[in-house]
Amino acid sequence: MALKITRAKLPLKTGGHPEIATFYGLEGDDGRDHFALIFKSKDNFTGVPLIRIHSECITGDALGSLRCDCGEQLKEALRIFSETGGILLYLRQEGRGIGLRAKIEAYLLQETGVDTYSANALLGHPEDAREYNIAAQMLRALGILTVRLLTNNPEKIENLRKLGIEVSGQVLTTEHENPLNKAYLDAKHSRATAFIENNY
Ligand SMILES: Nc1nc2c(ncn2[C@@H]2O[C@H](COP(=O)(O)OP(=O)(O)OP(=O)(O)O)[C@@H](O)[C@H]2O)c(=O)[nH]1
Ligand SMILES: [Zn+2]
Repeated sequence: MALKITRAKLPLKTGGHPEIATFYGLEGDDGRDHFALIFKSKDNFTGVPLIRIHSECITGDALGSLRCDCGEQLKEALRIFSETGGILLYLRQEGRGIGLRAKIEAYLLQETGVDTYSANALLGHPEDAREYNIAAQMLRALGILTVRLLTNNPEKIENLRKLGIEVSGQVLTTEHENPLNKAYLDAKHSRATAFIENNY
């Protein structure tokens, strides 16, 4: 199927007048509606655009859950992009790719003191089942081959590079810590550090 992008204006209450873009005909299309939010930059994307690849967290993004930092990171990205331009790729891989039901099962396990990655593993899921091939295709479809990435997660950078997208810079997101997400953030932090030690 030929690749088709549909773009329409999506003015936001939080500011900015991005376009939302949906994609048809991506290779390995899993039927989920991944989308991009494109905020115009002053240089019209002649420089290297700032990108955030955000994986779905309906509990954090839509409900404001305090168990994680996803909703706050999403808000932060939208604020930065509305001020300076940039592109959000919103990937429908809930719960690091295991889906909502499994994520809630993992939450239940975490209430017994198991960390977020071990909980996935105990349930027979990969610790992180996310995949960035669709994101790389979305970027290419938008004509973007080099990015600066808004993330604290070195695995996202590594994955994109393997998929042929050049990452020329990393912009860190704020650590949005609260008493209820501290253990989750600590586990992510240890994993990121171990990943850097093993791969860089
Ligand atoms: N399985 C599982 N998934 C979780 C849990 N808490 C959050 N998530 C998922 O983790 C993902 C977080 O995605 P991102 O914010 O894009 O990525 P990140 O790895 O935190 O990296 P950053 O770019 O630094 O934010 C979302 O898909 C959430 O649904 C959890 O306890 N268990
Ligand atoms: Zn979350």
